[in-house]
Amino acid sequence: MIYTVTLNPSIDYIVEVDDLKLGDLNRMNRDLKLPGGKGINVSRVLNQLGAENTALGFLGGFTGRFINDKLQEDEIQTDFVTIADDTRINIKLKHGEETEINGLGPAIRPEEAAGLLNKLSALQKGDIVILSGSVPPSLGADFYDRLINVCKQTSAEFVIDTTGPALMDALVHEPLLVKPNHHELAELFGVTIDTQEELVTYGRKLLETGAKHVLISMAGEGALLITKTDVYHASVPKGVVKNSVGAGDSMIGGFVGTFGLNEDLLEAFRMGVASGSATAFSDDLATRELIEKLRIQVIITKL
Ligand SMILES: Nc1ncnc2c1ncn2[C@@H]1O[C@H](COP(=O)(O)OP(=O)(O)OP(=O)(O)O)[C@@H](O)[C@H]1O
Ligand SMILES: O=P(O)(O)OC[C@@]1(O)O[C@H](CO)[C@@H](O)[C@@H]1O
Repeated sequence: MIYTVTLNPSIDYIVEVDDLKLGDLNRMNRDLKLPGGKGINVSRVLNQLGAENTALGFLGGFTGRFINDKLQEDEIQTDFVTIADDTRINIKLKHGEETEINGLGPAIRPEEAAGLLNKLSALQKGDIVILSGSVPPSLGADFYDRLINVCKQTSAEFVIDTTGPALMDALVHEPLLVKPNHHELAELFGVTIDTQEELVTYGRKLLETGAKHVLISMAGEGALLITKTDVYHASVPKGVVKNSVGAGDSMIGGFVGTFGLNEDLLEAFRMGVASGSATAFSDDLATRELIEKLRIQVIITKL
């Protein structure tokens, strides 16, 4: 079974204005409320692909109920810990460019945190746990460490999609997959990366530290898959970009959902890229129909 963990879910409130005037009254052309948070996005894409999964994490208040209802409507399995505080609302402002304002996240009480750890203690060998997104400050910076320890104790595989020290600390525990984008990879090592060779060099360092597979996404510029033995490049399909929010999560969903079937790495890479692009070309997240259509446009080359 695949599990996603979203410690800090959100309602993504997508607001479109023609011309943003700061310090003035702006009126929306269009708005949309979506269940959000990185792990929840991964679950929604896994669901499109027919990959059985359960979404875990913390949900609370009217915002939490909205998210839960939306996931139920899509028949996504959930097992969230209910918290007393309200789940956050993240603003995604489209005004020619995309400006995001993400909330810090609710207060999580110690007994609520313990509730999630307890749910994860039922994991089994063969399970894959996808840990994605920010950690609400009240949980403490080491909360991913605690979740990873439970994965190790239960012999479940884990994927981690976060940045900075939390990602670096996770590597020694041998995640099945990490997926920094090219900017995050450079930041992680405090360097500037200008060439594909440099991307591969730094991507390999993540493998040497413990990651089993490394995906490096470069938005519209393609993606790299680095394994212990090989490096592959994928082209990305061409299309009109409508929304980049959740493209990275969709890529993880496409990759893990496919890899979980028969461990076919290159097919997982292809589906990961197609899923990321299908989201980039949609108002909401990728649909199975568009993923399948884009899949055949992805060209993978061994470097
Ligand atoms: N402009 C684009 N054209 C085509 N595909 C895209 C584009 N932007 C993103 N994608 C697809 O989505 C994948 C992930 O994109 P990106 O590198 O932006 O990840 P990310 O930075 O983690 O995304 P996010 O915006 O969700 O944080 C890419 O590998 C690609 O398949
Ligand atoms: O604040 P975090 O947890 O880093 O990111 C949260 C978030 O921006 O990530 C998703 C897109 O990847 C959105 O659904 C959500 O609003």
